[in-house]
Amino acid sequence: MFYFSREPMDLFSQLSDPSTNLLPQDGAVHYHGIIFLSTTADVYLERLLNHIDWKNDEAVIFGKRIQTKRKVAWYGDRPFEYTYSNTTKHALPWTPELLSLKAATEKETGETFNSCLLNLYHSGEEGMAWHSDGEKDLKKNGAIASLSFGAERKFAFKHKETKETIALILDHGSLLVMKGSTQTHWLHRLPPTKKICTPRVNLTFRTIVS
Ligand SMILES: O=C(O)CCC(=O)C(=O)O
Ligand SMILES: [Fe+2]
Repeated sequence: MFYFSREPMDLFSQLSDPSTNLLPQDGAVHYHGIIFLSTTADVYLERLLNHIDWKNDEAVIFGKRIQTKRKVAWYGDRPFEYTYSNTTKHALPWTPELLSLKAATEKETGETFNSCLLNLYHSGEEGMAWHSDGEKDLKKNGAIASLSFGAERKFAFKHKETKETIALILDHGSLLVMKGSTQTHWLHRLPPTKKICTPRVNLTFRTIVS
């Protein structure tokens, strides 16, 4: 027997409903919520912390090259080149953990991906400034699927013209999908916070065209 609930959804379940677009216009962001059991997510966090080839990221600020505390890694189907801040890196071959995370993400989203950028934030003091993922090698309007493990962090979007902002919390073991024209019209960031002192690992599965 089936029971169809007619209760109005509360704010939380609405936020975790993957069919809800969190953006009011000019793009689509869907929060699928937690897609891994917390014990499974704990295992992935531990494996990612210890088995990914983490490197310090570099940025050019006022013409000066600096190393960020945040660490990054870049994996893919082929040794795709990835260029930012005048540094070119080549994607490493998938690890078993990354392949199983990619499969789970593809199943949940119905999309396919050929590369993954990983970020390691050691504590809340590390974040990522406003930007959009508009690199020229990325498939135009392709979906970007973001998995989060570890500390729960706030994530925010800001419309480039209207300056409207939307924020949500990314849970341990959760999936967020950005698609359509999101990167053209919206910036996103991971704000730093002094309240969090445990690490977070983020994976963004992407499609590179070359
Ligand atoms: O850490 C996050 O949740 C976002 C990372 C991000 O925006 C990126 O890698 O482009
Ligand atoms: Fe991004």
